[in-house]
Amino acid sequence: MPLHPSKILIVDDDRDVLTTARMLLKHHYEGVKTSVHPSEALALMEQFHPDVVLLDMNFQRGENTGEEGLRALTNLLAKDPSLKVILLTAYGDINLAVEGMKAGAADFVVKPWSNEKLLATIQNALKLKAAEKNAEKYKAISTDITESGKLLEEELIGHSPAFKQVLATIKKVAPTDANVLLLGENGTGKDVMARYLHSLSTRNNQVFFRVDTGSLHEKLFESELFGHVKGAFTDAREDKPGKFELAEGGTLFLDEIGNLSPASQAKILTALQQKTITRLGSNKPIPIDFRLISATNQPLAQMVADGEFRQDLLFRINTIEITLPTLRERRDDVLLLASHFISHFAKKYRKGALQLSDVANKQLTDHHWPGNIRELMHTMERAVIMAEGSTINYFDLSPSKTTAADSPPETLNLQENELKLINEALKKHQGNVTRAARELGIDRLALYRRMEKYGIK
Ligand SMILES: Nc1ncnc2c1ncn2[C@@H]1O[C@H](COP(=O)(O)OP(=O)(O)OP(=O)(O)O)[C@@H](O)[C@H]1O
Repeated sequence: MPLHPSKILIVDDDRDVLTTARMLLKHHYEGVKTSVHPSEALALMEQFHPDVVLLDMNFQRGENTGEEGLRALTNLLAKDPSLKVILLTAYGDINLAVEGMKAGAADFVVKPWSNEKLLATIQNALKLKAAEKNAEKYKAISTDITESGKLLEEELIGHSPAFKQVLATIKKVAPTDANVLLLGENGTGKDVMARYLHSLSTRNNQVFFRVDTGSLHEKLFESELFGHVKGAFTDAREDKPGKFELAEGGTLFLDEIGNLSPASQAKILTALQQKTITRLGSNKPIPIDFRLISATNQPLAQMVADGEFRQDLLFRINTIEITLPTLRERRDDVLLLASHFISHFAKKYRKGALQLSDVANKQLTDHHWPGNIRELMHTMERAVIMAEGSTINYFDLSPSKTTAADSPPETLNLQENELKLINEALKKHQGNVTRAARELGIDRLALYRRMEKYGIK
């Protein structure tokens, strides 16, 4: 079999890891080099020009915060922003991996890895690099594309019946390729569950591609999702594949689907019905093949009743509908999750073992948790940082304070203030009408009407 014309650099202080990885990779890739330290790896970048770096997260004996790995990641990417870095993380350190992904890593693999998984991850990273090269400045992808099969059940914390029921449903539907809609309040774990579903599916060796539909700018929507050809519009200097094409063969996760404008809903529906997309400026239909998972915190059925969401689109995406329980509906899991986050953050912030006092325990189980698991996680992070002894005595569970000034507006003219607020909201959300409307406390149609009234395009 001819070797793939790519170069891989492996950076790890464990020479056994380096030898094992090199032995495997040299049968697949044209260039493979190893390095025992990030500074040496940085120097190697100049002569070797790797396409992918496999990077360990800890380089000093006994060190497990991942700080060195994160620093190395930043330095490597500063040298070559097109580089794909795959983090090598310890089992159970999913939060560190997520932090790394946020800092620009393309993906991560958990040690000890299976050869098949490592090769699939490198292949995905190379595909991503090729797609980016093809489609200059196509940055957002790298944080949304992830290795397959990495979310293990042990990493999902919870033993309450409501949570176990969700896991059971996911296990049942994962291998079927049916379209799945995940519903649930903010922070209930929809993103995590979508990844878990993908990891149990028959497509788990292919990409998992997340698209935050709510954050797509209305004007760029089509080009982002369906791609464009050179010359399709003024800035289209190169052909660019859309996100639907990049999810080919794998799973496409459409997050925040309840935030789509009516026009965007129609475009997505057509693509899903026809199982093809056409890049902007082209008339050549391209077939698409992916498993679709969608998610929203909005009441889609109600939105259909109110004429805000298309019923035909809902029927297309919700073959199986799974509602994730709120944290208040799984109170049994609060302390379990709390102690999971405490150990994670104690490790991160180098604190010793920490315990919860009885008062703190009671506070946690009594709290309403409107922000669900995410709120609990942030609360634990704050508590660990602030803890002085070995006991966490009390939580500050007050909602975060806003800093809005109490000063009166410059004018009391209602229309002038309305226009100002609309412009501010649109600016804050980069023209995304759905989000701006939500911030203003009105529905999208009401905002469209006002924009028309004030001549805002
Ligand atoms: N069962 C779980 N065990 C451990 N951590 C979890 C679990 N479920 C969710 N989390 C953590 O809680 C946080 C919020 O989860 P996630 O982002 O999946 O929620 P979401 O429902 O997609 O939120 P949003 O609607 O705001 O996008 C994440 O940091 C995630 O890692």
